[in-house]
Amino acid sequence: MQKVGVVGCGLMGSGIAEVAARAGLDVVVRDISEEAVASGRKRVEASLSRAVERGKLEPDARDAALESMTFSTDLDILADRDLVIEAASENEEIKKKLFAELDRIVSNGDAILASNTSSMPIVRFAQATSRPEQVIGMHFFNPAPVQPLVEIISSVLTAPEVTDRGEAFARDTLGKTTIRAKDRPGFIVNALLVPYLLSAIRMYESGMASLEDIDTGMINGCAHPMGPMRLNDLVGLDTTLAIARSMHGETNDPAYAPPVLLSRMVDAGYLGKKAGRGFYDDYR
Ligand SMILES: CCCCCCCC(=O)CC(=O)SCCNC(=O)CCNC(=O)[C@H](O)C(C)(C)COP(=O)(O)OP(=O)(O)OC[C@H]1O[C@@H](n2cnc3c(N)ncnc32)[C@H](O)[C@@H]1OP(=O)(O)O
Ligand SMILES: NC(=O)C1=CN([C@@H]2O[C@H](COP(=O)(O)OP(=O)(O)OC[C@H]3O[C@@H](n4cnc5c(N)ncnc54)[C@H](O)[C@@H]3O)[C@@H](O)[C@H]2O)C=CC1
Repeated sequence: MQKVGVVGCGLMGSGIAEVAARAGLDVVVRDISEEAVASGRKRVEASLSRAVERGKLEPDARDAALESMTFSTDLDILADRDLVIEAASENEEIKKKLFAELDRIVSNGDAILASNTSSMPIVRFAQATSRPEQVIGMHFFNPAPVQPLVEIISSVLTAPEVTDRGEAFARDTLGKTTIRAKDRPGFIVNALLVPYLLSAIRMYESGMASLEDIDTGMINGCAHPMGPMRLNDLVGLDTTLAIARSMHGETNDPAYAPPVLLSRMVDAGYLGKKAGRGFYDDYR
């Protein structure tokens, strides 16, 4: 699979596109507005330049990666792809519509259509297409150029050979560590991580501890690279809320219920690091 498409170039789509370009692949990226496309491209350029500054990447390799990427608002640009990874906003209706459109547009019958969803049922995206056996979850972690893991999720409709090809691609072509997960809310990692991140918000909301003390506690007590409140900001609070709503909606498990404070933060436009302000206000 040499021709890769990425749908959405927010935090995750831009990171996934960067990973694919650095692996020497031909990458096209589609988002819905010129503004989103421009900021996705800027994010990739900044990340590649930082890698050059840190001596992790040769300037020639940065230039080659940038040259192998095309950014566009045109969905038809994905027509000739061997693999499309959907990384649009965590919204089931948007994703289902995209899968129906990708099914219509992508001409290669062997192409894999993958979703980077954090929490939503892969089978629903598969059912939006006429080729449900070609649809898998390919779940990267934030920041995608840094985190080694990709969860490979097959739905009850996925052909085993497609799961194998998707896993081989993530492992051998992209150099990621892969694990296989069932098509269940949150797969493996988020089924464990989401209750923890939401508990931290509840702890802060209840006044039991300050933001800083919650984060300092988990960094220094458990050797986490960052505390849960910073991590919520890194993920994006709109995405965090959408994940919680999706997982709680499907399971009714109170561990996944979104705290009221989280909804209020999103209503206020405090979406985390990407918006310049979330639980913390020191991002600008
Ligand atoms: C309740 C619902 C919510 C559920 C949410 C689920 C969302 C999902 O579906 C799944 C997820 O992704 S969960 C999030 C997983 N990510 C984490 O846990 C991040 C934890 N933090 C870290 O790894 C480091 O603090 C981190 C890498 C971020 C920063 O590390 P440092 O503090 O050491 O900072 P640096 O020294 O600047 O960076 C270390 C190396 O990483 C590179 N880097 C940092 N940010 C980057 C970025 N955004 N893009 C590309 N590269 C980046 C940095 O260049 C440096 O590289 P090296 O010089 O090669 O080491
Ligand atoms: N933020 C995180 O830490 C992680 C997020 N994810 C998942 O990745 C996906 C994307 O999340 P983020 O990049 O964080 O969100 P984001 O909010 O940074 O970016 C989403 C992008 O999707 C675009 N978009 C919306 N509708 C579209 C459409 N019809 N066609 C093309 N682009 C469209 C938006 O314009 C935006 O640029 C979500 O499914 C999320 O759950 C997965 C792993 C980690």
